Amino acid sequence: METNVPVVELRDIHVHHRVRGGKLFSPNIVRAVNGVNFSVSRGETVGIVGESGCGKSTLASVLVGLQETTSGTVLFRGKDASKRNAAGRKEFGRSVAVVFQDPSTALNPRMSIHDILTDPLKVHGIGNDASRSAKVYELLSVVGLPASAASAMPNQVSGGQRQRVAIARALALDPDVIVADEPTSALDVSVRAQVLNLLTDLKTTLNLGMVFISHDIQTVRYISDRICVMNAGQIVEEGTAEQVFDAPSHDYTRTLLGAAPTLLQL
Ligand SMILES: Nc1ncnc2c1ncn2[C@@H]1O[C@H](COP(=O)(O)OP(=O)(O)OP(=O)(O)O)[C@@H](O)[C@H]1O
Repeated sequence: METNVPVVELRDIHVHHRVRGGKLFSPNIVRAVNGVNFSVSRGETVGIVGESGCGKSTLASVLVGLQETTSGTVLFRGKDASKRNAAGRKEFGRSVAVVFQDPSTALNPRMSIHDILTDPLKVHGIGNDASRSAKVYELLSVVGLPASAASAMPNQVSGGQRQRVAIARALALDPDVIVADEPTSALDVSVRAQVLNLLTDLKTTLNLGMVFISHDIQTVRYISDRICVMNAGQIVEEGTAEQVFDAPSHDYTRTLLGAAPTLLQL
C-alpha cells in the first residue's frame, strides 16, 4: 500500500436528513454534516470534538461506510469508494473498524466473547475453527484480557472489560483505521484512562490510524495528533493540539475551551 495516501479521505461531504413534515430544500432539513473535508492515515490519531448534535456520529458513520451521503466523495485508499466493486467495498469494511460508545449495547448479549470475536472472521470467510480460536486468544492478549474471558458472556465482565472486548472485535480483521465514537463516555471514570491508554498503545504498536470522537476537548487533546473542531455539521478549525489550544482561530473553539474544565480541575 502507498504510505502517503490516506486510508479514508472525505471531500465536501454533506449528509442531510429530511425531518417529519419537511420537504426537500425546505427549512425542515437537518444538515447533520454540511461540507466536510477530512482524512485519516495510518499512524495518526485525529480527534473530532464538538457539542452534542454537531454531526460527529454521522461523520463517523460516513467514515466506516455505514452512512449514505447526500453529496461529496468518500475515497478509500485514494479511490472513490462508491465506484469500487463488491470486493473493494468488502476491503473497505475490513480496513476501517468502529468502536461505539456503549459496549453493553454494541456486543450481542447472547454470544460468548469467543463467538463475538470469531464472528467478523466468519463473516469475511477468514480461517478455520482452529485458526479463528487462536486469533481470539491473541486478540484478548492484545487488549489486556485473560484467556479465561473467552468463555464469558458480555454481562459477566465489567464495563471496562466489555469495551476491551469491543476493541478486540474491531481489531479482528487487522484494520488500518479504528473509528472510536465516544469510546469512554459510557464507562466509569476510574477505567476511562485505562481504555484511552489502551487505544493510544494500540495505535503505536500496530501503526493504526485512529479517529477519536468526543465532546470532551481535554480527552481529545490528550490522545490526538491532530484535532478537528466541529460545529453545526462543519469542521470549523483544524490543527495540532498546540495550535488549537494555544492559538484557537475560531470563536466556537474559544467557547469550547472556555467551557471545558482544565486538567487541574479534573
Ligand atoms: N436519521 C436522522 N434523521 C434526522 N435527523 C438526524 C438523523 N441522524 C442524525 N440527525 C440529526 O443530525 C444532527 C447530528 O447528529 P449526530 O448524532 O451526528 O451528532 P453528534 O455530534 O454525534 O451528537 P451526539 O454526541 O449527541 O451523538 C442532530 O441534529 C441529529 O438530531
